[in-house]
Amino acid sequence: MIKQKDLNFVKLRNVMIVMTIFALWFSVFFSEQIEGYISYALIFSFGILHGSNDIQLIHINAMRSAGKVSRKKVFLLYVSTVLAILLTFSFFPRVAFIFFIIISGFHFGEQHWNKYLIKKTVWNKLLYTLYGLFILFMIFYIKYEQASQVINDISGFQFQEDVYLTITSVIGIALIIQLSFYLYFDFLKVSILEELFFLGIFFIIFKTASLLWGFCVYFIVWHSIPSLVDQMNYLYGISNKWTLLQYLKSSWKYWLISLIGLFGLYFLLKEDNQFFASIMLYFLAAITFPHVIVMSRLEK
Ligand SMILES: CC1=C(/C=C/C(C)=C/C=C/C(C)=C/C=O)C(C)(C)CCC1
Repeated sequence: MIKQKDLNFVKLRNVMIVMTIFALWFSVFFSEQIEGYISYALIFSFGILHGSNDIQLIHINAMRSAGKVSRKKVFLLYVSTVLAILLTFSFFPRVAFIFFIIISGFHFGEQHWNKYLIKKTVWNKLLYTLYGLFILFMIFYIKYEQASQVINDISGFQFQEDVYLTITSVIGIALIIQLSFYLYFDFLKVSILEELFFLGIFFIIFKTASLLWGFCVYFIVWHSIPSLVDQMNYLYGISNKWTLLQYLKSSWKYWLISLIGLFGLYFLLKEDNQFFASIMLYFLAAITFPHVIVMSRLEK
């Protein structure tokens, strides 16, 4: 029998597909500048929002496993982690960048595959990382001109286009090999053809749209929205209009503080960085590390 949870899941998937097709249509008709404004608006709203409840989630998680834990302690721990990451970026930009990309890959992959794997094995982490990295390197390769400038701005790395093509191909082959093993051993709950089809859609959108719009469609539609739904399920046992309201009530203050932090970072770093995107990435990196730890515990 089909469970209600699975039905909701299929519904969300369909909405995500419709949104992606709409975004594809949008990118054909509207200019890069308009795409840019809307992308930033979506990243600042949904994108940041999906990480705004992290302090709350760390607190609840700590209480569930260790009993009473002070909220102030959690807040201080979170803020010091964020500051430590920003400092690592300013002193060791290359090391920080490599970690950021690997952790982002893992995080994107975990969000996507976590519900689709039947067995928990240590190899799942590799699958998550390969999948997320494949998407990121696909963007870096397809949008080489712009992406390589931003990468150079934040890390100092300067690679030729071929390097990105080689890395994307190696990761893609490793991903196909691992997925074939999973298919053979019956570890997958989803159709592999459907998954390849989605990757094909991502390829088309990265190719058709601007760098920011392509990344935004993936980050918002395929990552932030399903992650928000997972978080609501964890916090309130269900995801609907009311729990969304509840979620907004408990996270809006953190969301506002994050936005103020982002603009603070902008005024601090605007002289040293060529692109606003670079500053946004420092900010995303700073909140990503604690976010990945929280979400990884939650997804389990
Ligand atoms: C470096 C770089 C990019 C990478 C972005 C990443 C890696 C974002 C990760 C965000 C996360 C993990 C958010 C948390 O939920 C872009 C914008 C694609 C293109 C320009 C250069």
